[in-house]
Amino acid sequence: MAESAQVPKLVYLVTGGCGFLGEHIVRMLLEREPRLRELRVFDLHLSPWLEELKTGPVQVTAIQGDVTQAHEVAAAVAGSHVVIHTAGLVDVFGKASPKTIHKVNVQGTQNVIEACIRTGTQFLIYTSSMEVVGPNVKGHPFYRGNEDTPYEAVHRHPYPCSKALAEQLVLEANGRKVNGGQPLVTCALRPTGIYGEGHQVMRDFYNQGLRFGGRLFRAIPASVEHGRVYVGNVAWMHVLVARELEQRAALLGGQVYFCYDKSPYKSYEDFNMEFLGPCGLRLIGTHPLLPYWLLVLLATLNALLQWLLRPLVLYTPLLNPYTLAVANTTFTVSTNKAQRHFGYKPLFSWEESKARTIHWVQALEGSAW
Ligand SMILES: NC(=O)C1=CN([C@@H]2O[C@H](COP(=O)(O)OP(=O)(O)OC[C@H]3O[C@@H](n4cnc5c(N)ncnc54)[C@H](O)[C@@H]3O)[C@@H](O)[C@H]2O)C=CC1
Ligand SMILES: C[C@@H](CO)CCC[C@@H](C)[C@H]1CC[C@H]2[C@@H]3[C@H](O)CC4=CC(=O)CC[C@]4(C)[C@H]3CC[C@]12C
Repeated sequence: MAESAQVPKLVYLVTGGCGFLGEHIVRMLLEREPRLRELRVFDLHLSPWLEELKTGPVQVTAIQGDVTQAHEVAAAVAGSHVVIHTAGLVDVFGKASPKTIHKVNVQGTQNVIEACIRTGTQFLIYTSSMEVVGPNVKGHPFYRGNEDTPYEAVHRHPYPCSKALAEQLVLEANGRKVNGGQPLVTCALRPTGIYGEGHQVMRDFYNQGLRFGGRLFRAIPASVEHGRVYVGNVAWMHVLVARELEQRAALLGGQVYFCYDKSPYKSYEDFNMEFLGPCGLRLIGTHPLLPYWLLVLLATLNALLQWLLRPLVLYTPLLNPYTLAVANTTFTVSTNKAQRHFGYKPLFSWEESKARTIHWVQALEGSAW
């Protein structure tokens, strides 16, 4: 993508562009990528807000499609300069079968890679996840680690397994010749727990608190730190690395980068209270109100109930054996690799990220405030 400030001429494709992160990437590209001529938004479920984006100078093309269908992916990719692949099944609650998670997250990613190769698209950014690293099945903590920190990344759950396989496919594809003879340049971004406007899990916590009279009950020790990153900063990192990928292909190609900002290290519940507290909710207990063995029992009962009820209704509570294990294992990153490699600095401070998220929660229906 030779630099050309004169005429916007680049075509970007964002898969999963109507999702929580995808929407922020789409809006960030329209605001901060001056070289854009066309922005293609590919998603299984197109959102109504896309229509409002079609009135600007950049051509916004909404494409309803399925990443598991290779021909649909190829048609969307053809003619694009950059693909940001963020579509995926983000499911740790048992909503989809392991087979479906694999089909979307792994086969879908393979389809995106092959489409780039066949149609001659040279630049591919993959939204990976911290879960590619951990927490692992042994519950080993990952404390302020970076991209080079040794860690036994062993998984059993379908979601982290699928993300790890997909990331591997993307990184291994770096350097393959695309149609036209140029090399494919790929990289993977690994967000820690993303928060911000549109985060469904935050909405679920909020609604759970409303159901209990404005109270949430501590289940995780405050000492367990969980890395979190604001969605706007994750979107910004995607935009920035996409811009730098051509100029710095030798350095960035085949690399992974944790997504990070200045969000504080806290337990998952305490961090959520940074936003839910100002909206009228209270976290009851300075220590977990129930012993861990009882939480494990309740999580297991939830899993059993989910299995029993599946023929009748999809029962997907926040608490299950996997979410309990992840929430109870410290996983935080401390790195500046993205800054060193492509000049990334968070676009939003912690204060701004917090204010924007609080504002969004307050606007949710039935605010406790
Ligand atoms: N939410 C989080 O905390 C984190 C998310 N990620 C990754 O970020 C990416 C986006 O995640 P979120 O925005 O949270 O999820 P999301 O569920 O809000 O967005 C995913 C989007 O992909 C679309 N999609 C799903 N299956 C598809 C298919 N077969 N074909 C086309 N589109 C399909 C969905 O319709 C949705 O719009 C995912 O790859 C996820 O693994 C990584 C780290 C943390
Ligand atoms: C004991 C429960 C009741 O309080 C707490 C339940 C919290 C969980 C729902 C979350 C704790 C950690 C979250 C995950 C983490 O942020 C890493 C993730 C990365 C991704 O790529 C997707 C989302 C997630 C798996 C995220 C999901 C929700 C938690 C398990």
